[in-house]
Amino acid sequence: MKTENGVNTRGLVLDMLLELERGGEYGNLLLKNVLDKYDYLDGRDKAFIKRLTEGVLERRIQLDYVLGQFSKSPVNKCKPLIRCLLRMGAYQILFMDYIPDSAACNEAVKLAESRHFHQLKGFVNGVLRSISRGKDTLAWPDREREAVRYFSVMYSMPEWIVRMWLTDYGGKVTECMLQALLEPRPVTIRLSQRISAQEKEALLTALEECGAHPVVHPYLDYAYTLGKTEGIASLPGFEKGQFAVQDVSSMLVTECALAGRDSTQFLLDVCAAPGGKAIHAADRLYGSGRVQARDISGYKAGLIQENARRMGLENLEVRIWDATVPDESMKEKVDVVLADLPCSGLGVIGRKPDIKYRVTLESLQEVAALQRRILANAAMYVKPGGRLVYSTCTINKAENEEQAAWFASHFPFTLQSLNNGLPEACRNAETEAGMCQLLPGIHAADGFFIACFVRKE
Ligand SMILES: C[S@@+](CC[C@H](N)C(=O)[O-])C[C@H]1O[C@@H](n2cnc3c(N)ncnc32)[C@H](O)[C@@H]1O
Repeated sequence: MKTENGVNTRGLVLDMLLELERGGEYGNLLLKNVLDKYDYLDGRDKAFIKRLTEGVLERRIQLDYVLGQFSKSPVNKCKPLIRCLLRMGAYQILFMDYIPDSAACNEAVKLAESRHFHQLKGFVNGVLRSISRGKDTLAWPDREREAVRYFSVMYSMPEWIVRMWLTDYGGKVTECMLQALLEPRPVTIRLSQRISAQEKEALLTALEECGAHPVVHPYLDYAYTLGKTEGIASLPGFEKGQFAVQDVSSMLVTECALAGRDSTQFLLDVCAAPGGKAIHAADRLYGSGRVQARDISGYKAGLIQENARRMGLENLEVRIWDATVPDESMKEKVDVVLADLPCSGLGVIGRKPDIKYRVTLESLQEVAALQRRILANAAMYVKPGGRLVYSTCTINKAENEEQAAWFASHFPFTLQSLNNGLPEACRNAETEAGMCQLLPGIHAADGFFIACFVRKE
């Protein structure tokens, strides 16, 4: 069905899903580009495009399981276009109650035809109509007899990730995380700590008036969740640099990096783009300390620059530098090194669902090796008595607790309690010992890991 402007919304979703099948850009970026390009569409059409694209990505394993019950050919053996059309149709039938099943089927058939798959029209129609007829009596894996498969299908998570989490966290916590990763993630903003109390009040009133409904976050009094996820850049205060979009887990990393120190004159972030934590640190250190934000990517370094300029932070400088290359000029020069390193990203699957299909056990091992190379250099930059904070946005012991243990046993550092930098709700014996694993569904934040080390004198 076309919109008033002659745009076929399902056609746009199909093209994005095909692009993702080819392994191009991440879904969230692809979607953002398409929504920006078609910004003139009606709000309802844009919401449909977003939900259908995200929904198919979030539920792909479950959709394929259902399709497998009604199609003679396995979904992964179908032509990519047919596979994507079937997943889109099945998602609408199973999860979008306001779309009549007949519309989901008919539109899939029309798209198959218009994309030159006339001979498969009958197949698409047959499979989708059977799902529509059988959706209330679907057979699911048995929870008791095959727990891994059950969790994998019901929460659309690859079996190897489910198995790893069941081993590390047990059934109850794993199910909580799996559930939370399918729920809509709120947008959180961090108010600049340089705005006055009056400006803060005026900003919150203006955000409320334009429907963004800011609600203070339970963990930090300068963090607010918004009841709006689109058009953040056009909200009052954004252009003036009064706030930045950032998840609270990421804010906690900077809190831990700076907590309990009398002074921090120089903070170095070795993998800083797009700048969330480095910019937060510069905001905190404004007038007393400076930040150098490095990244390997010139394009991403530009993003840090752009964000820092918007926030008016002259105490932050940006450098393009490969963190695997040692920089002798930085040796023992830094009060606090932030090592927020590339990782598998399993803690932010709720925001970037395609991560779960891209990450493999092999890629975990590769990224863990890269983290060690970067940590070995980062260690060298810390002054005696200075601090190194290691963080990742993942939930995987090999990249988290095991890396922290490896670092403490190979370099002259000791783990230091994180409790000064964390809200009470996140403190436990592990955080007292210097490590914190935030888990979606358990904590009100994305999945994140933080470890804090002090360099021996
Ligand atoms: C997890 S992100 C950092 C997020 C950032 N700290 C923030 O708070 O916005 C990891 C970053 O590391 C960068 N990166 C990857 N390999 C790198 C390397 N060898 N040297 C420096 N930066 C690297 C990536 O470009 C990416 O921007």
